[in-house]
Amino acid sequence: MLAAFAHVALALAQPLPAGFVYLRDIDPTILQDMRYAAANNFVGRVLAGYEAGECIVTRAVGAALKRVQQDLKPRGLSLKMYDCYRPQRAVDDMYAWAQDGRETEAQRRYNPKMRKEDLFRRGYIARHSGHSTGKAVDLTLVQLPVSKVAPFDPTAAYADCTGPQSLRAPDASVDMGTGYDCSDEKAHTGSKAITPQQRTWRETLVSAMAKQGFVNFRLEWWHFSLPGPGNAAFDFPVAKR
Ligand SMILES: C[C@@H](N)C(=O)N[C@H](C)C(=O)O
Ligand SMILES: [Zn+2]
Repeated sequence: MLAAFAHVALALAQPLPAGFVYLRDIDPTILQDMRYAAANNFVGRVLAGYEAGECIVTRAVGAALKRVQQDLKPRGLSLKMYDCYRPQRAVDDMYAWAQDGRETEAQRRYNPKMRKEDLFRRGYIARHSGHSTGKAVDLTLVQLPVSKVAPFDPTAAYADCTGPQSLRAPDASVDMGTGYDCSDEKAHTGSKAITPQQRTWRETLVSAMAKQGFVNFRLEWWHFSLPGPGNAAFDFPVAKR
């Protein structure tokens, strides 16, 4: 009987395409807070193709992230992933959302000074995203041990993503000067509108990532990609590991 169930479970678990790995299998100490697999994101719901909150990356990206984590650990820091491989259908979902003409207060927390229909044109979201190749990641730093924070409350009136960290949606990460996915000049990695401590955190992240070959995207302090072969976009779902 048990053997029969195991057989069914195995039949349901789809293997990843060649070259892709679950980050948890490469380094289970890297924290994961996969925002597009839940409601705590700029769309306010799970995005198409995210069936599980799992970080999937190319094998090369996974190995490089593991080296970054090993470098950070003696400094009492950990990486925390927000997004990894992103199915093309999720990009299409973001695009449809940006064009739907509706904008709620909660969504404006992520783009307080611009309209969502402008986010693709301004470069904050890509129609052909490096995430869909498995070579781009969104991430931040967390001080260890991880501090306890209240769970995300979709009905709460949090400050917008450029506000003080204590008033923004809870995150348990270091204060980078804005929240994740903040479409605003303050989130540009080189922004002058942040404190010296926030600047130090951004520099710590960028230099730890750069040591392993990652390149930061200048409009978003959290977005990095690893240059290398293989630029095809994939559309397999992010499924349970
Ligand atoms: C949407 C944001 N998290 C992001 O990843 N932006 C870049 C530009 C992308 O969509 O590839
Ligand atoms: Zn990104």
